[in-house]
Amino acid sequence: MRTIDWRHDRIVAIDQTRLPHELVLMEIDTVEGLVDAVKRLVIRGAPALGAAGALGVALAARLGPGDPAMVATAAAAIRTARPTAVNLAWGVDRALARLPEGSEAVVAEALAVLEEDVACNRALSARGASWLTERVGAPLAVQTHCNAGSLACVEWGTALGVVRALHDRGALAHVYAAETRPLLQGARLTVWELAQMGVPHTLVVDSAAATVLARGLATAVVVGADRITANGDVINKVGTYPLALAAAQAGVPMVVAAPESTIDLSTPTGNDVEIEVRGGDEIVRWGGGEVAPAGTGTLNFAFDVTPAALVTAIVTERRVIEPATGGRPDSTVTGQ
Ligand SMILES: CSC[C@H]1O[C@H](OP(=O)(O)O)[C@H](O)[C@@H]1O
Repeated sequence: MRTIDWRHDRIVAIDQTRLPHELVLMEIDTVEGLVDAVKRLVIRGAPALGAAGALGVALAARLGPGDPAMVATAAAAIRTARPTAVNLAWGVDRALARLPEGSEAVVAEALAVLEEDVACNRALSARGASWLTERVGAPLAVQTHCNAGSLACVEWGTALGVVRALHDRGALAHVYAAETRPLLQGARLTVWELAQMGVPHTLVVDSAAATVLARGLATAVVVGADRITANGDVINKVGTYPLALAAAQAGVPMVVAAPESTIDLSTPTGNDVEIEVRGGDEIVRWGGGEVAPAGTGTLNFAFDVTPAALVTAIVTERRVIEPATGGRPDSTVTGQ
């Protein structure tokens, strides 16, 4: 089953807010419904957002054939539903570019985005598994953060795609999954996917991941990305930056698995990226109750910036870039 797909002129997506206890498919047949699904993280994860962006424009083009102004307005609303993951705007722009050819061309481009995502993820997963096996040695124990699995993509996954490839090769011993406060994508989604894959795994609180690395329980960190800037800075779920610091201190490679569509060469550094700040309720409320006194002030960064110097390798479907040793996405230099 794909995380997001196109069926009978509407978008069909797994409602990730219902996992791990309920597997529910949501049918989306309006632009407003898609924007809401992106904002509420029904659909989430950079590659999945890229697919959502492209399919959203296809939906608008089908709803308003011959009304480019309406489609452009819809595209703008989708594009800005979440600011940090570059793939959302990238997917919108991919589909919108075909509008002058008519709605069928827009739908065809959106469907191409979906198929490319699957192919890219399989390719980068194999590349990442080979790089890790050569550099670290098998069997590996991997520390993950958030969810960069098939649920964050159309299918297969990026960071968990690498985990899947290692597992299929018999080169994976264990995965330590950080729960990823406040929305618990690790505890709810990554653990669910690892169980589906039959991968041995252990759930840890975010603040324990550094100890997992310091004690040598994990031999590599593998995460996804929401945006990679021209200099190799990596924007990913909040908590990735401290994990990279802990990995550097422990001498453990910090590996980022992402498709080339997540690399944004138009943005020079991570300081130039808008970091989504979400509502405080996600922090102070959980399980239907308040975990902090009423009126507590919050600062809910959804992402953080990991400087290129802390990134051992960025693995895409085309290449491995090693920013920590001088590799840059915007040059042919890939590192040592
Ligand atoms: C494969 S990209 C997954 C990426 O997206 C997540 O953010 P969110 O759950 O808020 O969409 C997180 O940063 C993951 O690493």
